[in-house]
Amino acid sequence: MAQLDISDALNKYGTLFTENKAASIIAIVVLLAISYYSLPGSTKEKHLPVWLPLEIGAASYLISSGGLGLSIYSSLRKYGGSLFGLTSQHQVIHGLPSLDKFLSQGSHILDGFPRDWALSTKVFGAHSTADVKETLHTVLHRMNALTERLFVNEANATAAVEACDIPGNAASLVTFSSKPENLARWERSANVKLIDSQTVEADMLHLVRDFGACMSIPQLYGRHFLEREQTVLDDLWIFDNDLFPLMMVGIPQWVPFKMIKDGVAARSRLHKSLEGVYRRADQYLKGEPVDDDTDMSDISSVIRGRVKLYDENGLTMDYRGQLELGNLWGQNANTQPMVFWFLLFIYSTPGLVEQLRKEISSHVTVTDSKITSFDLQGITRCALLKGSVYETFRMVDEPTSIRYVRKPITLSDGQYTHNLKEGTWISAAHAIANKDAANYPEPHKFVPDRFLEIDENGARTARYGKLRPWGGGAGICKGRTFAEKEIIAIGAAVISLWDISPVGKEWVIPPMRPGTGTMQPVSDVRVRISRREVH
Ligand code: HEM
Repeated sequence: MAQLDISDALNKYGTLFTENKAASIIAIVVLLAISYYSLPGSTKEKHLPVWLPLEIGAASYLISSGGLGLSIYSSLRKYGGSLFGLTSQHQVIHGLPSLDKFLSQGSHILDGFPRDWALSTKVFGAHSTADVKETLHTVLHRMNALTERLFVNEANATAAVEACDIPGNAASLVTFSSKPENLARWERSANVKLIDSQTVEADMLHLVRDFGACMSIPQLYGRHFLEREQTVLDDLWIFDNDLFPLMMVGIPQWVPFKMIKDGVAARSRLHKSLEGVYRRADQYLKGEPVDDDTDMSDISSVIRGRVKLYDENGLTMDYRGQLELGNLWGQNANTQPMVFWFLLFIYSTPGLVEQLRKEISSHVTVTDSKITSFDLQGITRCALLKGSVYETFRMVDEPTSIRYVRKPITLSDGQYTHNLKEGTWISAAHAIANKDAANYPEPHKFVPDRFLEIDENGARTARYGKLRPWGGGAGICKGRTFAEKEIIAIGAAVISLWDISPVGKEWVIPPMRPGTGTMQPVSDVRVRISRREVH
């Protein structure tokens, strides 16, 4: 099986992220500074400490790099075994054999709400008041249950992906339009250039992530939303790329950096757009005239359910818009960059596109450059395609399960027994294991069949094994079935219809930098796209 080696891409991102001593020293200094600022007492307010993401990053770096840096760090840490942290205030968990069981504790012991409230106010920009906090605490569990019912339940998630009409829309991935007003919505930010009647050049990340977002967003808010809110996609990515990481590490939003100013403005526009959805949904569900006669008949069960919950708790429209940003972001921020990486790995791994086209051929029919039949169930059973998605997760996903320890808990960890105190934090950094050569030989290579196994009937099948892209326990991702199917369906539709090649002689996988859950390319990838010749 052909493989793609991306160690260059990982290493090129500055010497800071290569295995060098300077980076280890910086990581240790960061951790020591954090341990100084996190002396007992400072986290008693149950608010997510601003240094926590930095500690996860620095600890993950040292654990992954090994060597002297890890030895020094290990000798300084508070506990041993699978727990990493210089104080008892926060432990980064890596390599705990019973992690799934540990994370499955109820929220009265391991609670995600303090993290969610911190994200809602500090990052998503909801005004912080005790009343709203109480309301969110009351309704969040039921709001997540609504999302889970639509996007994790197998039948509902399949129906939602089918409703995206990915095969139909993929025929217009690029439209060959010379007039900007005729471009598809997802082409508008992709800097498309018509080379000739057969070929278009485009920025792949921009094209693909907006394509994915245009498929999934209507499944939450209905078709009207993207039609009337023309800046939503750009604003979402400005918020995600620029503002989110800064707010996450506690940079105040009044700091006069352009990036922060623009990010806060984008976030405010998103709040207004989402507030508008709730206002119109409320009018529609109460049988009142809807603003601008907007057709709201296709808003999802998630929004319908949320309107009811918010009504019961008397939450104002502006708050509904502010709190909704987490939902819009959660649906798209990981999924759409993942679609980009998936397609990039597929097209750049020698011979893989051909193998995948063959694998899905009995489930997809292409006639006159259009998909005329698309058996989603069959496609999602294609082992190599699915395994390539899992391998993409392994390469670029950075999931972490962050929980507040609400009650003291004893944790068995091989020869160790740890007593975690109430009022402290734990973070299961699932991504560290993904680049560990003990789990995955040659971890910087994209190996499409890495997750393939032979099942009891002798058939090839893709299994997650140790991979945990969706986190774990009660707080596990509530959109996972939909996300996986959406990525697979976009991959299958695009490779069925399009040839994609790099501008320049060969594929170059761009250097990666940490994102808000999925690694981000440091630069976009310029590609040539032409219709696939089907014989
Ligand atoms: C490739 C795409 C995605 C990835 C990698 C991903 C990953 C994650 C991870 C790691 C968590 C935290 C889990 C934990 O704390 O243990 C999470 C939570 C969550 N995700 Fe996703 N996610 C994706 C797509 C989606 C989509 C499409 C939706 C909604 C439609 C969604 C909705 C949520 C929600 C609501 C939570 C919070 C769950 C809770 O606190 O109970 N996610 N996701």
